[in-house]
Amino acid sequence: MNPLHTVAKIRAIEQAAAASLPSGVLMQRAGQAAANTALDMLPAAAGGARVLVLAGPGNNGGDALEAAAHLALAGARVSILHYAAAAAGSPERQAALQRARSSDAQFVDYHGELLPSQPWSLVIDGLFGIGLQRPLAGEFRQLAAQVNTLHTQILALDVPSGLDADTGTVVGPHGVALRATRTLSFIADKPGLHTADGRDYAGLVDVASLDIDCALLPPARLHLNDVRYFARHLRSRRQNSHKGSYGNVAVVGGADGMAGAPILAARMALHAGAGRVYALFAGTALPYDAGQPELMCRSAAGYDYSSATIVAGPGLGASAHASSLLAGMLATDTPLLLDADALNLVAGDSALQTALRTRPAMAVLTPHPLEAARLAGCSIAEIQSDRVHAARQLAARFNAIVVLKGSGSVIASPAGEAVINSTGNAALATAGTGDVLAGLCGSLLAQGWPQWQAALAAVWLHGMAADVLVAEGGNAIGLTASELIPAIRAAINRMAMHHAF
Ligand SMILES: NC(=O)C1=CN([C@@H]2O[C@H](COP(=O)(O)OP(=O)(O)OC[C@H]3O[C@@H](n4cnc5c(N)ncnc54)[C@H](OP(=O)(O)O)[C@@H]3O)[C@@H](O)[C@H]2O)[C@H](O)CC1
Ligand SMILES: [K+]
Repeated sequence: MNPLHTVAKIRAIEQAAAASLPSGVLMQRAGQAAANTALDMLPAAAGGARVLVLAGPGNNGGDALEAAAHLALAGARVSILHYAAAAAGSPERQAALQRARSSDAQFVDYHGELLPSQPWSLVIDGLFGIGLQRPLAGEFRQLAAQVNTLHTQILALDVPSGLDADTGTVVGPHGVALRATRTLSFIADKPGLHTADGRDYAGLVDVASLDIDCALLPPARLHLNDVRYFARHLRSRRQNSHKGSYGNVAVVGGADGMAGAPILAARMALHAGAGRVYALFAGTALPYDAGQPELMCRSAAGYDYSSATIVAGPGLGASAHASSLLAGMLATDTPLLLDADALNLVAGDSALQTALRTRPAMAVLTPHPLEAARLAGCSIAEIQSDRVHAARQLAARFNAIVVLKGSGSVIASPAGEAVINSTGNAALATAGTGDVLAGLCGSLLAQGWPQWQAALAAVWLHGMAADVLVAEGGNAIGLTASELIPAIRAAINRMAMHHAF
């Protein structure tokens, strides 16, 4: 459905496709697709629209040259900043250059005043694509930084120049990348456009297949998250049912001074449809939750952990008592999600790691990058340098489903399947949203969802609710985790309306 392919895979596909086509056809198709997208971005009448085309030394630049010729033909006023290819460049690029030279497009030279001097309607970034080998430097760096200051639309061809197409990191150190409004990626979508810095630099991503035969596309082990991967697990409610039909969730956390975290997770579990929800406290248990009296507040000690789906970690703390509680939970075979302090306890205790790895019922882990770094025994920078790889490594190491949170959360299975989430926004960067995600996923597990689909759905719904709240309420700043809870319930019911049976 939404495959994501690495640069290596794209190269192989491109090579196989080019072998069965006349020289240059793929680049001409890419140029045409780019011109069509550019025209979508321009005011209705392209005539008079000022378009600046940045054509780099490789075939990404070739795509840009092809697009420039088409846009000039469509009546746009096209200026081309051309960076000549080393030697003569590929034959297809030479032909593209010839077509651009024969068009009404004007070739211009770069100077500091070029960009601010014109009211550009659109800048097309054809500097570098999947061939970027090192950080942008010299004039390329200066140009990228200057383009980023323009208040105009930027269409990146294939990949925003300066961004690593596999990992979504800006190629550095201290690298610069073009911040695109839209990216038109060729042949297939790429993971780096959707995780790490990718979402900030790629903008809205479209894919032009270049009419390559699907048979040439290998099966993908990496996908972009989609409702279709999990919606079939949503069940409409039978009248003849009772709260026991929808499972029990036990949220275990709440060391003294951290009672809010389990309450957020427990409230979310209830609003996501679990039949009964317990908030279990490692510290002094609240007598009840005045804001949600439906929750049953208890001490975590002495609870029968085999009787509920466990969400362990929110505010659990790092005490020996917490560690002993966790060991008891790991010893059960009930559905289990580990978040926050539960992950930190595992990271620091080899016995807990063994118990997790050998547990018959696969757990779900929901680390943010720092918790992932602790579990992996590496730095945050290493985790973030290749998030898909990091998530897969942790999933294999702990034989668990791993949700590596962040921009473009990555969900990975021990077998190496991975999904990058496609919803959510920076409003989620606030206290308690991780507790809400943990409670949401735990609630789906309690209602019988398999671990993989529960993780995909929870991450997708969590992000979708934030997208709706920001789109409708505009509060990208100051959104609170508590506001997410009813919005996620609404997203679940919208999804159920369309997909449940
Ligand atoms: N081949 C086809 O039919 C199609 C290709 N597509 C487009 O092609 C690019 C990939 O093209 P490629 O030439 O492999 O790579 P790039 O255009 O991205 O650029 C690589 C060239 O730039 C040099 N380079 C790399 N990094 C830097 C840098 N930081 N600063 C300066 N120069 C850099 C590199 O040469 P070096 O030897 O210096 O490394 C290359 O010359 C792909 O992204 C598509 O846009 C389409 O898919 C259509 C069909
Ligand atoms: K580009």
